[in-house]
Amino acid sequence: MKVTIQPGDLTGIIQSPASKSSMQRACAAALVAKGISEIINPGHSNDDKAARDIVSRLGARLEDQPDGSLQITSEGVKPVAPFIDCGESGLSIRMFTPIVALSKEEVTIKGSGSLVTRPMDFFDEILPHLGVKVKSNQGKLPLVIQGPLKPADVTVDGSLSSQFLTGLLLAYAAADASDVAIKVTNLKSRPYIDLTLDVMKRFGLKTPENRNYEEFYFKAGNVYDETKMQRYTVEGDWSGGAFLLVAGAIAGPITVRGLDIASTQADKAIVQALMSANAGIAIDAKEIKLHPADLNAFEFDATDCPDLFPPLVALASYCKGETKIKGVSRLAHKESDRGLTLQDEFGKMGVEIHLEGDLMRVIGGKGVKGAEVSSRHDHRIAMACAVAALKAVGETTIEHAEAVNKSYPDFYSDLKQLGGVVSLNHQFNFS
Ligand SMILES: O=C(O)C1=C[C@@H](OP(=O)(O)O)[C@@H](O)[C@H](O)C1
Ligand SMILES: C=C(OP(=O)(O)O)C(=O)O
Repeated sequence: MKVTIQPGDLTGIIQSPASKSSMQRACAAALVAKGISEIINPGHSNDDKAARDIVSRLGARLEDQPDGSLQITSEGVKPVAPFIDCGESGLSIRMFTPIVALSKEEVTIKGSGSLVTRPMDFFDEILPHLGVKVKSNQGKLPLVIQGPLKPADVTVDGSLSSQFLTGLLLAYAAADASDVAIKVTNLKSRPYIDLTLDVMKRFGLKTPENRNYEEFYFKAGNVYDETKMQRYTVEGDWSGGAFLLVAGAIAGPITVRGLDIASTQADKAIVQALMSANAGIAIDAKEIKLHPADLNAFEFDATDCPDLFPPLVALASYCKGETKIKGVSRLAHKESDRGLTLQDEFGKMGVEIHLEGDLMRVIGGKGVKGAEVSSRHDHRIAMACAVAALKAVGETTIEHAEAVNKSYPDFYSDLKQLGGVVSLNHQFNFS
């Protein structure tokens, strides 16, 4: 699918999408917490659909309710299929693999698209220490897992991704781990672990003592109440919302609703970046208002919120001067090698980006030109290009624009609702 965006102004009020990080964790927590869980504001992105499908293959019953909420009934991890399919979701595969391993059944773990080439060596290295048999395709998919996982003291390297630790924390909680510790070295994307612990708490799961993110200690006792019905509201998405906020700062005025400033989500840090860029932003408990202002270059460390790079680059393109963003090394194993993808695709739009080790320099404020770009099948690249296109000179066409379905299926219709001139050109295959 191609999408064409004409430059223009945005105006109006928009509700942020549901966070896939929150929704996927809720599905996992509902599965392992047992009993009945009610998920309010469930997400419908492809990654959310993958998580829903996984928990049903692991034995949970999912029922969409007339009021739009989702009811999940679970008796624990009881696989009813020989495989789970994680689609393109890094979080799903890394979070659900240790959870699948709670069962003694052999389960194959599949995925598609970019997920097939993303590194999963962690499982070969760690799971055998926990009594789990693992077969992988040299650290890549598919994986074949056979548990049951027995919690034990382990040390994990948190530098590649926090998602493996998220999976272990949930699996240890479900296995009622006692007097064992998960030690972590060099943890990156730390706020995502806060989100995991927050969801675990809200579902009444056993939570470990967090010893400065270097050790998560599960004490004996402190077991959850299976008979309690859990109600969890999926949070508004700061990751997808960041694109809306930047769009408002460039082409507003707009108002974004549904983003909680008290959230543990990593990407609420977009607010600091917008403030450093001198964006027109006003925040209260209910909404965030954005309006165009004279934007200046800024410095920002995105090491722990790597998903902010694409919206930050769209913002920096309109900021006068040289913006410096740290944390490029975190981008190599996302849906694309995002540092390079941003450099190439924004290069087509006339924005100069330099990559120097862990640092990205964006030369902004020199004008953005409409161009033919490609998402490279990466949702955040599609959204970044679309936002940058709003004030470009000339129209922009985004190839493989459907990539947004991974996290934010309503992205283009939301832009349209705000008055964006967006047209969708489906490519039909007549063969
Ligand atoms: O736990 C999560 O929900 C996520 C963690 C982050 O990954 P890393 O921990 O690999 O940085 C982030 O990039 C990803 O989009 C979602
Ligand atoms: C990298 C991302 O997600 P995941 O790792 O869950 O596939 C993302 O949403 O940008």
